Amino acid sequence: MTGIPLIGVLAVQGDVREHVVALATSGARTMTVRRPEEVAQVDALVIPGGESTTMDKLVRAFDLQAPLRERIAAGMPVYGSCAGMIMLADRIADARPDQQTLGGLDITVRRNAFGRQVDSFEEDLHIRELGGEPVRAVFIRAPWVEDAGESVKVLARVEHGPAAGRIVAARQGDLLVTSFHPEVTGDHRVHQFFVDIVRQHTATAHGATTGPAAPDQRERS
Ligand SMILES: NC(=O)CC[C@H](N)C(=O)O
Repeated sequence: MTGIPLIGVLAVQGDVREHVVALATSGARTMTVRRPEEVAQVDALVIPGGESTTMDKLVRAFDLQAPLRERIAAGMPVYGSCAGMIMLADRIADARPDQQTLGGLDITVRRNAFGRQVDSFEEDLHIRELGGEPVRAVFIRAPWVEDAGESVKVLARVEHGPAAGRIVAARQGDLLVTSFHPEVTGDHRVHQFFVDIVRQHTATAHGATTGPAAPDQRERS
């Protein structure tokens, strides 16, 4: 009815290609976004993992900050993974001096929160919205959500170890964030979940607000 959504992947820095593949196998069209005029062309955006301080500098150097902030404020769906989560946070607990974010999500994130000695680790997370099977979450110098406002829905918390209880996936409206990297595991349920958010957003924006949301047509495995 509303066609196949076109989802951009912010491509100034980070693991862009893996997200393009994950989105393409989840029923979206994709394009990379690195120019201001490309921001206007997409229905939604993914901000990949990478290094948030570098990403912030490049976003500003490429004149992307203002157009991205405008579209986020106007309700564009965005999914941010790891550094992308930091970019979508309204507040950073331990920002580098002069580090800025795009903002939009009423959360405070802590960068490299799990400590230097645990640079990366993996854990199975149970995320109700993604069905019964746990999600293998890969954390790479990951942030966590230190605190979240009332309109933020927590989707996942660390389940084991010293960081148990820390928030690592959340949603506010059509903004979705994960501390971990679902694009590297071959399990694309997080991307499918985001594509569904984008589909519903687009359907609503086109005036299909009466009646229940269109049922998901795709087969899931
Ligand atoms: N894998 C990642 O995206 C790491 C994030 C990085 N530690 C940062 O602060 O931006």
